[in-house]
Amino acid sequence: RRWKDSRQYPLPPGPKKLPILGNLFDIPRKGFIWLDYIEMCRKYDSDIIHLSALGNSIIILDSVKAASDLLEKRSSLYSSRPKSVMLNELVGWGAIAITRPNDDIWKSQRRILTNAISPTDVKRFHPKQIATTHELLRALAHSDDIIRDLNMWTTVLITDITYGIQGEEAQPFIKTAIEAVETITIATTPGAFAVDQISILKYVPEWFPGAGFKRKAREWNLLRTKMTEDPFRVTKERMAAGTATPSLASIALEKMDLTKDIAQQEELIKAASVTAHIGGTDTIVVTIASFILAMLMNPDIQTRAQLELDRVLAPGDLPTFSLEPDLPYIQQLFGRHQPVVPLCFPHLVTEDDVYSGYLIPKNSIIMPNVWSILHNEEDYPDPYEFNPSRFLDANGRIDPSVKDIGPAFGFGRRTCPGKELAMASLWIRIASILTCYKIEPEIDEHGNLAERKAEWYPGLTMFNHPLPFKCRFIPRSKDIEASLDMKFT
Ligand code: HEM
Repeated sequence: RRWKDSRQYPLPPGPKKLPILGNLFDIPRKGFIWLDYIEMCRKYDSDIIHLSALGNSIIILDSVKAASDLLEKRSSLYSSRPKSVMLNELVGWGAIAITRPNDDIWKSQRRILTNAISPTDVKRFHPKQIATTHELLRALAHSDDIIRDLNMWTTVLITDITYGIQGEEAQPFIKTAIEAVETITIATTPGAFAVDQISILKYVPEWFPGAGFKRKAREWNLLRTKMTEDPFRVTKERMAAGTATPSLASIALEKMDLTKDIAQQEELIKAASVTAHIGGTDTIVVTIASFILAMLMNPDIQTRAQLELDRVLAPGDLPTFSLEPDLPYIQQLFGRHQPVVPLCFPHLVTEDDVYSGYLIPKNSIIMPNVWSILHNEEDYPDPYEFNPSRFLDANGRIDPSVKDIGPAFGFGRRTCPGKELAMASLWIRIASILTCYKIEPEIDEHGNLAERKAEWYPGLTMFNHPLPFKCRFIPRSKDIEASLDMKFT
């Protein structure tokens, strides 16, 4: 009856559909798709629109109200994930929390993650965050490839937090993780693999002309196995030898219920660990890269942030977490202006539902437009201006009436379980970079400051990331050399 009742309602507005193909030709196929979806919602004057393509039903949510009404208030219906044949089945990532439907395996993995990196427990990782931040500061002093250095020192951090593996021993795992995460980024690019639209193609043999995706999937599957198995095995060996340092995996292994199936619990912990490893690297790298670009483009904001730091830090001191409450401006320098995942990760609705007088068909892919939400004129006047002060009141304290960057971390039961860890890692890195360095443009061949410019990857992607860029990290004081135990020149 529920099905019959809900089917009386119309679908949300959207472009006219062709027979069978639906809106295949209306779905944006070039970069910055989140902007195209904003335009589409404006055109149909609705914060909820519907598209279909080859039998898939897609819903775009363009306001925080719609996203929160559905993904949070009705989260029991809206917390599953669509299947990707390439990523989940052929490459084999279908057993990890981030891709998993809302089943018991997903619930168990989320429990493991939230137990090990809960907002209170996350403090235990502060020393690791500080140590890798200082390594990053040393690398930036002479960096000829900023994104590579950010990637390296973020993967080092996440490998240490997830498995407790550090230093030289971590290097092979870091290499594998960087390569594997890159393949995931490619596999999640919308429309990158026809097999995701026409699933029968998965049966095509590898030697068949045009079946290059099958060879790719086989190689990527090997990387997946290496990334999942190798560091987890080392953590277990270290625990057995009594030499493990606390990590997400070791904490979860220690908390296992010995009266229940151990092998099954270990599989879940292994999957939860590798999910954290995947979820926590590119997102942090891209957020810091965006922040560095924002500082390059906005020297006045950079100076204001550095004045705030200079007020609370003695010369030569580097930031520590205890100073966070005294540095409210620094807390506002990332997250809203250029969100990393502007269309979130797609959710899936598991039952027919009715919202605002529209039918939301069962198995629709739900994409909340986080970009649109974080650039909403009412919540953030002049939304395209990078203006961290908008989050502060007249006394320079955080203004609770301004909506924070929560939507950048997703919605409802699927909200990012690494949010606290991410916020702490980002804060310490951003505060430390600004304490040590003035971020300035390169010097061009005529000895002048090069033009300040910020360019973003223009191709089709789910991840909003800057193109590789160059800038100078100019040490702000000689005292910092001693603190970092290095020479800047
Ligand atoms: C700047 C940093 C980060 C951003 C912007 C970010 C953003 C997100 C977003 C938007 C989602 C999807 C939420 C949804 O579907 O509603 C997500 C999921 C997830 N994130 Fe993060 N994340 C960040 C860092 C991290 C870190 C450090 C970790 C782990 C330690 C992590 C682990 C995960 C996991 C496991 C999921 C999947 C949750 C699920 O499907 O149930 N993330 N993240």
